[in-house]
Amino acid sequence: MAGTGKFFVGGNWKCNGTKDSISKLVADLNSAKLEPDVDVVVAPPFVYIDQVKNSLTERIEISAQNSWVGKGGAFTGEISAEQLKDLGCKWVVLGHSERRHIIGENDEFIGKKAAYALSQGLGVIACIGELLEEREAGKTFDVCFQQLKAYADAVPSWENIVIAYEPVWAIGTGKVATPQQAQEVHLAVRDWLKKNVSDEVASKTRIIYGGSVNGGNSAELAKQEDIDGFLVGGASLKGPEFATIVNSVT
Ligand SMILES: O=C(COP(=O)(O)O)NO
Repeated sequence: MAGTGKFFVGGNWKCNGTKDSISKLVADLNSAKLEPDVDVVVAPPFVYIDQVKNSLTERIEISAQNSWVGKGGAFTGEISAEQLKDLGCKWVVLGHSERRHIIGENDEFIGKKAAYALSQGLGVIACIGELLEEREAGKTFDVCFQQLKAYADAVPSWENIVIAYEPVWAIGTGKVATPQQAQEVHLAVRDWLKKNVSDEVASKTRIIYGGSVNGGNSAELAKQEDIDGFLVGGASLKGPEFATIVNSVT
């Protein structure tokens, strides 16, 4: 299980790729030189996890982009944490804004998903983040803390959790948060963990940023004290640029 590195960079491929394009992306990742102190994870679409698992360097771990809220069974179309473990996944992305605001998952459901995934031995990349209108209304911290509380109310431990702060207004828009904007929320999240969980969890939990990260802006963001890495969307589909981002965090 990744979790030893000081830094963490995930590539969220979302609903993108074909067998051929993913084969090329994996070849690029296999040839990349990656900083040793960065835990690197990629999240293919479910249907390509086996292909990626069987071709990707073991230096990079595999995440799912979602998992069912409980044990598998009569839940048409769902994929269980057990099945993801069976495929060799080490992580699962949960609470992504696209699943909150497009699919309609609520905080409580996401918290339960996180608890179940952890119980099956998966690490959780726990996403939080505010909408533009929530930021403009001065509710960024309220929204992020409410989402954090839903995880905290459900999970037995924070040991295998990475928190991803992804302001919704920065995802896929090219409008990356400024280093100051991101640092302000990351510090608030760390303070929330200190007040509501423990000093140890606050200091050990990696808090990563996502939202229009690319090879040109990652180094500046990574200089911030409480930015411990990234969850990269679009730029993770380009192997060399993803490697640049990984190597920019140390
Ligand atoms: O959703 C994201 C970020 O996507 P982009 O990098 O394309 O903004 N990460 O999970």
